[in-house]
Amino acid sequence: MQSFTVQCAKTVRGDITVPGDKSISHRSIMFGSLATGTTKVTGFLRGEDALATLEAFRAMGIQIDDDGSTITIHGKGLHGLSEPSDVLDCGNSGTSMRLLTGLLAGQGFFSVLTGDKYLRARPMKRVVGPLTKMGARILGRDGGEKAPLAIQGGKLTGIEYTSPVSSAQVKSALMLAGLYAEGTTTIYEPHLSRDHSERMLRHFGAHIESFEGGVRLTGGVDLKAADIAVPADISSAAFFMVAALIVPGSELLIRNVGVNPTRTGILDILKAMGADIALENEREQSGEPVADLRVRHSQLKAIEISGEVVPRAIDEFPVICVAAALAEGTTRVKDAAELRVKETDRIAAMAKNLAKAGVGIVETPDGMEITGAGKLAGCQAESFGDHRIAMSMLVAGLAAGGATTVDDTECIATSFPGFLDLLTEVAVR
Ligand SMILES: O=C(O)C1=C[C@@H](OP(=O)(O)O)[C@@H](O)[C@H](O)C1
Ligand SMILES: C=C(OP(=O)(O)O)C(=O)O
Repeated sequence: MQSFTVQCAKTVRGDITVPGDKSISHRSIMFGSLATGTTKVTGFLRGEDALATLEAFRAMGIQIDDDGSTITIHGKGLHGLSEPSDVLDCGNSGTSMRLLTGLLAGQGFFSVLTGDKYLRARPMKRVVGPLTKMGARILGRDGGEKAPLAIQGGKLTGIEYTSPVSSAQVKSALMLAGLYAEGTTTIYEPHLSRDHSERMLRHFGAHIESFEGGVRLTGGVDLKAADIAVPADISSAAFFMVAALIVPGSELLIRNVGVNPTRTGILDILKAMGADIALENEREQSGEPVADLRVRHSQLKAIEISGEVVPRAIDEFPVICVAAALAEGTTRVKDAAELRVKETDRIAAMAKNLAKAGVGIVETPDGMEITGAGKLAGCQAESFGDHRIAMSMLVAGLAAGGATTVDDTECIATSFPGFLDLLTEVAVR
């Protein structure tokens, strides 16, 4: 098992670019494969999660070339996939498994999805349930709650579905099934989750109706290939934003970051905490808003975080915990029970790790209360096999007294290859 140790940084400085957006990278492969014609993707994230999706489509007969800079997908249209001869391995990726479940439910063939031990423990009924209502035939462990999932594709009918959780994976799985369903598919969610599927489907020429509280699409629409420039992932940029905010004298420019409003909860939260973050050079790229982010060290203060901002920052909570640990006062997080069913229970994992760094965290069923400690102690932290926990604790280590070691850091390759080198590069000692 690989571990990594960081020392306190004097300051954090640099002009950096982080890897491509994970959500958009997954979708570029999926929708590019289902479109008619050739889709060229630049800025694709070569992290394990997005590569698991890429390999799954290759296994279903799609030719996908990678020359090291551009990914070229030779799309075969909505009905061009063929039966995979083996189990499709989604690795650690919930997005691959849940979106593929929706897509595979509408195919004329049989398939099986599996993943690593973390993914096989995550809830799948949230997609299996509504897909079954559309006519899908899916079997899984624990009554269809856990992978492996066996999917006998077939005829689907559009439904109206109100999701109890704000989840882009649920919404996108049903939209992918909806492409194959007879009639229209309508999905309502409590708060708007990330809308990359909607934007990319429109980019490929499909008609999707987005309205207050939901989205609707009609089955059978053909998708036309269109090139995609993937912006840098704001969820990856978040680690460097917090690093610059918590280390005195820091200034970082993070270039070409996706700032889709359904993803910018992290900016709203950090700014409410008093962060100095400026958006520069705002522009649009393949239907997605993009900007450069300039971040300067700031004295942060505690806030309350709940409601609609939670799904817009869902993957950033581990690193938000680190910001809160160095803020003045007690930060309260509510409405975030989803954090308990990610790669690990992210509330319990951060509470355990930050306690070792001398920070008081009280867990609640749907969130936590974090009381700023003024300074952090170096510690021996655990990743729990979760990339975002590992990266968050390494960022915390830049502002801690003494060394911080994080064990089991291989998982970082899931979403952020090159993270350790970039962190070492920006930390001035
Ligand atoms: O659709 C997506 O690309 C994602 C949606 C979110 O999951 P949920 O839909 O479970 O909230 C997020 O946590 C995940 O990292 C990526
Ligand atoms: C939750 C995450 O991803 P997924 O659900 O795709 O595994 C994540 O990247 O933080």
